[in-house]
Amino acid sequence: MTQLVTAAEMQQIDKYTIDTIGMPQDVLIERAAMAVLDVIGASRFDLTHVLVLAGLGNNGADGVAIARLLYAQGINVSLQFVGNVNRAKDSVKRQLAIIEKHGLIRSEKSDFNEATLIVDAIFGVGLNNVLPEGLQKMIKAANHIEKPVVAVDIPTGIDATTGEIRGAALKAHTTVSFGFTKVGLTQQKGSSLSGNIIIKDVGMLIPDDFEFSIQKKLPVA
Ligand SMILES: NC(=O)C1=CN([C@@H]2O[C@H](COP(=O)(O)OP(=O)(O)OC[C@H]3O[C@@H](n4cnc5c(N)ncnc54)[C@H](O)[C@@H]3O)[C@@H](O)[C@H]2O)[C@@H](O)CC1
Ligand SMILES: [K+]
Repeated sequence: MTQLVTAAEMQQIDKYTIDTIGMPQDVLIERAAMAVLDVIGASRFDLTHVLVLAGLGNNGADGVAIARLLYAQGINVSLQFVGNVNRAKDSVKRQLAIIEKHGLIRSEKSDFNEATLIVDAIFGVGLNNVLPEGLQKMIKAANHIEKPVVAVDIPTGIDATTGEIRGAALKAHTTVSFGFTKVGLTQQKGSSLSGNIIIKDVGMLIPDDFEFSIQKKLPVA
């Protein structure tokens, strides 16, 4: 059974695991990336050219780590940032320092037509507003091309608590979500845009007295 969580609850659990338990954030990011690699490896996607779209927060950090792990397996991967990397969280900057040493170069601009698989690591549970207009346009163009998309944690543009679309949302073939099922994957547009939902344990722990706002648990797919 998998527990349903809101975005705020997920953030509290992440914080507890990192700050109180002492699990380094980069370990969680690496485990999240490895979980996505497991799913990609076990699926029948065409890996001729994987395009990883990364944002400036921890979801983007997962994306950079995913790009590195794919690259290390000899897969042709392009990593494209959405937003100005100078404003990225430190977790992203640490991942970028690592990929430079691996020789993986970031792409400035990517052609969706060339990609055989897109990894969506733009926004995760931290989404708290309507997407910027430029990004909405990009997402609509990507949806139009209908390439298979693997969403990291939750499709970009879906509100993790309500399942509503915040301006636009990148339709996924598969969503690999970490630790718990975000409520937004199960309701409103979130349920139809998330594709196959796979929940992967990445080592998060819950405080003993933690009370989930939704008691219902879902069967594992
Ligand atoms: N907390 C952690 O250390 C971990 C987080 N993980 C990943 O990190 C994700 C959450 O990361 P973050 O909390 O950094 O958040 P996101 O990476 O989802 O978003 C990044 C930041 O963008 C900003 N933002 C939100 N909505 C916006 C909008 N509409 N337009 C412009 N900017 C906007 C917010 O400041 C937000 O913190 C999870 O979904 C998961 O993929 C995992 O790597 C496991 C460890
Ligand atoms: K995402």
